[in-house]
Amino acid sequence: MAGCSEFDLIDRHLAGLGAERDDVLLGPGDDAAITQDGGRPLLMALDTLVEGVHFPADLPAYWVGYRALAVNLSDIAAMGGEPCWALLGLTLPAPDESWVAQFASGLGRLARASGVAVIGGDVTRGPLTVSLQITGRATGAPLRRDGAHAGDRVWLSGRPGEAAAGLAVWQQEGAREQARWQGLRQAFIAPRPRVALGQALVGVASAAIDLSDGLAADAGHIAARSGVALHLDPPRGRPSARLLRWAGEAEARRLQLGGGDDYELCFTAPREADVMVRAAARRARTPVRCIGEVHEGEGVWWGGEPILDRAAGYCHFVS
Ligand SMILES: Nc1ncnc2c1ncn2[C@@H]1O[C@H](COP(=O)(O)OP(=O)(O)O)[C@@H](O)[C@H]1O
Ligand SMILES: Cc1ncc(C[n+]2csc(CCOP(=O)(O)OP(=O)(O)O)c2C)c(N)n1
Ligand SMILES: [Mg+2]
Repeated sequence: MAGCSEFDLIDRHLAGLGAERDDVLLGPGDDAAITQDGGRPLLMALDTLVEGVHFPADLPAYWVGYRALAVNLSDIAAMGGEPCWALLGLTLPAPDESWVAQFASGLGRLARASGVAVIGGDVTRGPLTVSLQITGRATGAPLRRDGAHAGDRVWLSGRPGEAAAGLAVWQQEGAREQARWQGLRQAFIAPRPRVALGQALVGVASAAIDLSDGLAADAGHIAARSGVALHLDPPRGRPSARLLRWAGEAEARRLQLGGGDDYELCFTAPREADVMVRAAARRARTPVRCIGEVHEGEGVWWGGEPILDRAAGYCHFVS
């Protein structure tokens, strides 16, 4: 099975391990699992950051800490939840106290701002790796990947593609260019998880996902889980002006569809909910735009053409 993706490994060997419990409302396959023990359902997710894989080795510790929480908040956002508690697993090559202090400062600041208590974890020696488990509360019926219907519209927050460009700026450009493309760089370093938008969309959106691997691949998860096709419209999904300036038309499209690291929300909602979607976005002070429609069928379509190349999205074990 050399060359299989992380999704193959999960589907074939890891999903559904252990006891069957009737307090598990949703297991593997969505942005977070849903469990219930009286009260409101709980949302649980875990994401790991590995140095050199998820962030460049020269990223300041402050931003490593910030990102470790931000990417997990994004999963709770995609379910429309309220983030509450986190457990932190930290693997360090050496006990570098000033690095850990900076890391803690970045993580702690975002945790306070988002109302999350870090209630435990684990510290070990090894290659620099940060694993964070987050638990949130549902604020209503959680947004899931499997609720899109033919006839719904497809919506997108923010400016996907900018973060992948920002990583390239960080890695390739000299000091002058770094300053010139500061906005793109910031999109990678400090993603803004869309927690307020997710919550505002509860009861409005029919399905949602956060974008970590790239718009094409992640929209593909909504399509697959909902049993529908997502038809995206290139003019409405136009990349931002600064991304177009930095990358040019073709590369901007590639970054937008397959760059990853965006931590924006892609969601669907019935046509009749247009006004409510716009009101939710205003309440959450988050820019959103309609970029397409849900049809019967399968897969993600771009300007009438199917996006067949799943490798367009980030995949850990496919180069
Ligand atoms: N080791 C594992 N065991 C069980 N389920 C897993 C494992 N790793 C990932 N999953 C599940 O597979 C789904 C896809 O994972 P992933 O692509 O990491 O999602 P996300 O982009 O939301 O972080 C998620 O529902 C996740 O919980
Ligand atoms: C140094 C470096 N190289 C490449 C990338 C690009 N990258 C790495 S992982 C990833 C996808 C998101 O990570 P994953 O572990 O798949 O997150 P999940 O989908 O589980 O939320 C991307 C776009 C990066 N962030 N940093
Ligand atoms: Mg994950």
